[in-house]
Amino acid sequence: MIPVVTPVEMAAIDASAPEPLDVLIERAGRAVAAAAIDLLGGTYGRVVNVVVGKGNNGADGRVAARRLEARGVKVRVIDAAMRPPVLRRSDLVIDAAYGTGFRGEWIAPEVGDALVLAVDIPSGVDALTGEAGAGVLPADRTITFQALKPGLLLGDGARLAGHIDVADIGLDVSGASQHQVTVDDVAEWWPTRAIDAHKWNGAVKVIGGSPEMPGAAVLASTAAARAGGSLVSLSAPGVTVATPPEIVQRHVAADDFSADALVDIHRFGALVIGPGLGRADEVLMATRACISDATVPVVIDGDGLFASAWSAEGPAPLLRDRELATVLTPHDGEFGVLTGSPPGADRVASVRAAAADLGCTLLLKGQTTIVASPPEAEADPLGGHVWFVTNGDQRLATAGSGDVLAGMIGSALAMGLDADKAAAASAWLHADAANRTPADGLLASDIVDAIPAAIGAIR
Ligand SMILES: NC(=O)C1=CN([C@@H]2O[C@H](COP(=O)(O)OP(=O)(O)OC[C@H]3O[C@@H](n4cnc5c(N)ncnc54)[C@H](OP(=O)(O)O)[C@@H]3O)[C@@H](O)[C@H]2O)[C@H](O)CC1
Ligand SMILES: [K+]
Repeated sequence: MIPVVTPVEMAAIDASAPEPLDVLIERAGRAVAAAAIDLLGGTYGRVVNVVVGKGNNGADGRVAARRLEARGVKVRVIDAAMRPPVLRRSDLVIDAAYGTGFRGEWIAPEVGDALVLAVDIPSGVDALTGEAGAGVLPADRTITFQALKPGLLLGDGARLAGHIDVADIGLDVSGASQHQVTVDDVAEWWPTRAIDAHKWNGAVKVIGGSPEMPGAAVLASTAAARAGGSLVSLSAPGVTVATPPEIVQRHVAADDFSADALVDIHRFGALVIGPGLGRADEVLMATRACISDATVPVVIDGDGLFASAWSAEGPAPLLRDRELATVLTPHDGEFGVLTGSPPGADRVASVRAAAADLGCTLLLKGQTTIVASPPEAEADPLGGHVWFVTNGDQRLATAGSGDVLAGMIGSALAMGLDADKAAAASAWLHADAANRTPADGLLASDIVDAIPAAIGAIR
């Protein structure tokens, strides 16, 4: 896992570091110079423009400039405040105009075909939210210090940062409460079935589908099975859907189905509820009863999220009352249904606040998926852990993809993974499975088919 810290957190970490600031800046500048030489493939005859601002980001750039010059590189240092609209030709531009202290507007100069190395973050990107104006220079590489910043993983920032390296400048970020998920994390977390396991170890119950939307239930249940669910039982209210023979179907009525659907719920490791259920009043009512009565960890997706919020008091009373883990998997629109407003510019803060308010693990889908667990102590209202999952691309935005993810999380929960890791590891594997499919013409069922290969690759 790679720590992610906000600009405010980083300022506090800096302030409590034993080294004076100029030592940290010297280390940062040395790392920038090394990355520059790496990008240039040498020093002899190379020309580098370094754009420096008046803050510490600029100071990092000045150290790098000095070091590159000492190595024989021809270096031009350009004050950001007095930049010309177009820079003279160079092999590389080091963008050290502004870092975490940026506010407002920034129009970068034109740099021709030079490579661009951003110091800490591309200047003009908000290090907290990833928001950026149109004038930001896209980087080929960004070298950031000690920890990622949320703005490198979110929104425009993720697109503008290029390849990201994290340089160790000796700061202690062990207290970070946010991390980017890596393949090693998923390999460590994802459960392996015990040699003496039987089919009820890790069984998943799915309540989803409807006469109008049978496919969502098929995707969620087959994904649960492919992800490791030892036995998957599907109840699709009012309909029998066409599933592979390995999925056990337990027929339930189209309304008032909670008691029948949950009759043997204690035998399952987790419940996935919502995909394709529809929004008829009687379905919403029965869905709410299932959520409240399920004595196992629950993943709530799609129409299940709508059902959770379908009350004058909102979703909090129903969800907070649950004793076992609950994972909610909204996209932005469903997040708005759950909380009353879509995620704000600071998506992490929005997800954290909702997780705390609802007492649930919340997975907000997006270009970068954010998972936040509810705080453990009431005294620390935003204290839950946050995971960033960044390995997905536009392939995940295909119909039914969310149903697949919900099934996978159900499987991970049923195999005993903690809710936040179940959600984060499933999101990572879901993206990795999608990355194994063709870039065009992808069906959500292709993602299901690729799940075993994605899991095989982490073994
Ligand atoms: N622990 C670490 O990660 C370390 C990081 N380091 C580097 O330090 C920067 C952060 O430095 P800081 O001085 O806090 O901030 P910046 O350099 O990003 O910018 C602040 C100055 O820039 C001015 N500013 C901001 N926005 C604009 C703008 N749109 N136009 C003009 N000027 C702007 C700002 O002026 P104000 O008037 O707003 O105050 C500041 O003067 C971090 O990113 C790392 O690169 C160090 O290496 C130490 C360790
Ligand atoms: K910068």
